Parts: sequence; C-alpha cells; structure tokens
Amino acid sequence: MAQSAAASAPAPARRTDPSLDPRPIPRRSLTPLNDRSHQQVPGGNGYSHAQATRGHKERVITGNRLTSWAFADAFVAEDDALRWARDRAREAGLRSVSPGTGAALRVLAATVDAKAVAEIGTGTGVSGIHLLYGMRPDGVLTTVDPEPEHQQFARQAFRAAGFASNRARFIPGHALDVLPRLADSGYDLVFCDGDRLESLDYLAESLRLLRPGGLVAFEGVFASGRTVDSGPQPTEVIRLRELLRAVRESPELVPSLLPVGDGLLCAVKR
Ligand SMILES: C[S@@+](CC[C@H](N)C(=O)[O-])C[C@H]1O[C@@H](n2cnc3c(N)ncnc32)[C@H](O)[C@@H]1O
Repeated sequence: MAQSAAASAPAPARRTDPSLDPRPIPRRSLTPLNDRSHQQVPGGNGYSHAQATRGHKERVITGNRLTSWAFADAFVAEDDALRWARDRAREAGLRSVSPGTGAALRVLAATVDAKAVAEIGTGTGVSGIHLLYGMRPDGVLTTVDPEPEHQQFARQAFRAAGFASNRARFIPGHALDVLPRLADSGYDLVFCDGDRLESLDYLAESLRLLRPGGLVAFEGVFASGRTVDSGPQPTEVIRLRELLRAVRESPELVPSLLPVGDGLLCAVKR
C-alpha cells in the first residue's frame, strides 16, 4: 500500500510556471532535488548528512516530505470493495483516485453533510465509494460516464461495498450533454474527474448545480507535475492552468489546492 501510494505522490516540480506563482518561493524551500544532504548517514542513528555536517534540521524536514506524503496518502485503509474497483480500473487502463484523495473526498462529503453529490467520470467506482462513505446515509450519488462498461463495474463495486442500489444514479453520457439536465442549486458537492479538456465547462456547470455553501472538487490538477513545469505542455495542461486561475480568481469561490494524490483542487461556493 505504501509503495503504490508513493508511486502516485505528487512529483516535485523541476521548474515553476511563473504565471501560476503569485509570490516568490522562499529561498529556504528551494533545496535542489539532487541535494543528498537530507539522506541519512549510514549507521548514523537517524542523523542526516545535513545534521551530521551542518546541523541543519530544516533540510531533514524537506527530505522527509515525500515519505510524509506517501504516509498521508495511505493513512486511511481501503476495503475489499475499493481494492476490487481499483483492480478493475488498472485492468482497463483507467486512472482512479489515490487512497489519500479518496479519504479527502470522504471528509469533504461529510463536511458539507452531502445528500446530493454529482460526479463527472464514474470510472470503475473508486471515487464513488469514497464519496458514498462520506455522504449522509440517505444521500444519493449521481454519476455520469459515457462508458457503460465502466459504470457496470462501479455498480458491482458499490454493491460489494454494501450500498443499496437507490444510493446511486448512473447516467450514461458525456458530462456536457447530461449536466444541463440536472437541477440548479440541487447539489451539495460536485466532483470532476472526466475529460480535462472540459474542465472550465465543468466549473461553469458546477457553479450552477451547487447550493450556496456547496463544494466543487477537481481531481488530477497537478497532471503529474506538468502543471507547474514551464516547458511545452499539451492542451489539457493548459486547460488545467486556466481552471486553476479561474477558481483562484473567482469572487464566488473560496479555494484550496490540496496536495493529495495528483492534486485535488477544491472550492466552496459562497
Ligand atoms: C479517470 S477516470 C475516473 C475515475 C474515477 N473517478 C475513480 O476514481 O474511480 C475518467 C472517467 O471519465 C470518463 N469520461 C471521459 N470523458 C468524459 C466526459 N466527457 N464526461 C463524463 N465522463 C467522461 C471516462 O470514461 C472514465 O471512466
């Protein structure tokens, strides 16, 4: 578990896209990635090279950050139904939310006492199970995906996790065809994990769907480190940057970017 979580921990940026960086990065947090000063001295009773050579505790903290992220990502254990859904996703070549992101989704759903949640991108049901665990016992998850076989796996996974069939409404289709049919202000939480090229459209739809005090969350906004990399990037990364700016600058939203999994962008609608 810890190993797979470590594999999905956010990759540190090599170079930072200045347009995303509102303030200069403090000098002390710019420890080079090839700086071995954080590594432990062999036989050194847990002392790092930095401590041993310079007594510089801050660098030990920096060096432990990836390990701490991996620990955080695996902090809430997953059950058999989640593992089953995760295995189906892997077989189908689909991404699914990391255990840490799943745990964050549970917390977010519980925090807004979610009775109605809309999910874009059902996949095989990993995120759906986490959301259902956090929602009220009478809450209903409305989940949209154009691939019926993905939704079929999710349906089985929800059942295996013990959720009654009336706890989830599966809608086959593309998000931008389906979302306009859902009720204005009818949702406590919208979770977006579909087509990243459509992120800004999902944001517009989410603002319409959410009640005041409701919460929108976008999975995967780090794009494996590419979002903050100033090198040439594909269109989906450009769209994610536009999304990040739009969410940060919206007067309607109170945002936070959580460094779990591949980055979970969250915002509460005022
Ligand atoms: C990364 S997977 C979702 C994983 C899921 N959230 C989980 O953690 O288990 C992305 C899903 O989005 C679906 N998808 C792709 N384009 C979509 C669209 N336009 N609208 C809704 N879903 C879409 C794909 O079929 C796929 O199942």
